[in-house]
Amino acid sequence: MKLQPGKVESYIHERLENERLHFVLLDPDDVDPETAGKIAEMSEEIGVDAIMIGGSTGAEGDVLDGVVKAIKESSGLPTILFPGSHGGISKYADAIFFMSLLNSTNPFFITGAQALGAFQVKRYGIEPIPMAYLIIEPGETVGWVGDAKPIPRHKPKIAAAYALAGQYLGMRLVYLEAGSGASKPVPPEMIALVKRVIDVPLIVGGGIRTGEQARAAVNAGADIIVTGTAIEKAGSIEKAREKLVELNRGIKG
Ligand SMILES: CC(C)=CCC/C(C)=C/CC/C(C)=C/CC/C(C)=C/COP(=O)(O)OP(=O)(O)O
Ligand SMILES: O=P(O)(O)OC[C@@H](O)CO
Ligand SMILES: [Mg+2]
Repeated sequence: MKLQPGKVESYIHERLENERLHFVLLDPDDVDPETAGKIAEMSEEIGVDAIMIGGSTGAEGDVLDGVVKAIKESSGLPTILFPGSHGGISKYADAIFFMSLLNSTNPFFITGAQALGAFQVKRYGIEPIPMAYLIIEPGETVGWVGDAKPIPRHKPKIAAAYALAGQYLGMRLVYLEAGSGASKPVPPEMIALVKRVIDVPLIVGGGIRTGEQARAAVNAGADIIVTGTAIEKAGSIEKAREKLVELNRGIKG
């Protein structure tokens, strides 16, 4: 048996040797294929490192496939699925965050959806990247949908304990998630403690709307920043471009 990191995971590690990374999340529920294609094209020009595709409420089937295909046609960036369940799998994507919501109270989100999706990932040859997914307060839609017991914002030690457990279970990425559109992003103190404890790359997302907030997360120790709502809801393609530039500068300096 050969268990080696695949192409996308290796790409992430290579890039991380030089800088912190910026991943843009597109939710097929909120963006049509044409807009997704345009955002992906701009993202590549501006220096974003990958596009994530997913949503917690129904990014599946033809709608999901259409958005992934449009992104592949308009940019060379890696496409990584960010599934809300086994329904969030598209054969057109390069990789999938094969994630377990470790602080869910519902086994479906810890191992159930993963079992239901595993054969599909194998059949399509999508690269699975094992990831510990942790919901931090407020948690928003994903916290509610994922039956999470959100980690209190002022309890960084709980987040660090879950993150280390995830690493010891073999997960090769840890994602701290405040929830899409969160009023406040994950606190820097929590990012800093988690980063100190784990050895695998740390992803942070949810509620990061400004270059300054992105910089604060990076300064605290985040390796990869995910932004979605700020770009999706910018109002126009031109404004989305400005936002992307601002966020990317915050992350890359
Ligand atoms: C690995 C496989 C096959 C499944 C994993 C399934 C798990 C663990 C899901 C975690 C819970 C969940 C609902 C995650 C959704 C992650 C996500 C795409 C969040 C961003 O979506 P939002 O933008 O918040 O979605 P809405 O816009 O629908 O609120
Ligand atoms: O939409 P935003 O708030 O940028 O959040 C991104 C991501 O962490 C959500 O899963
Ligand atoms: Mg969304």
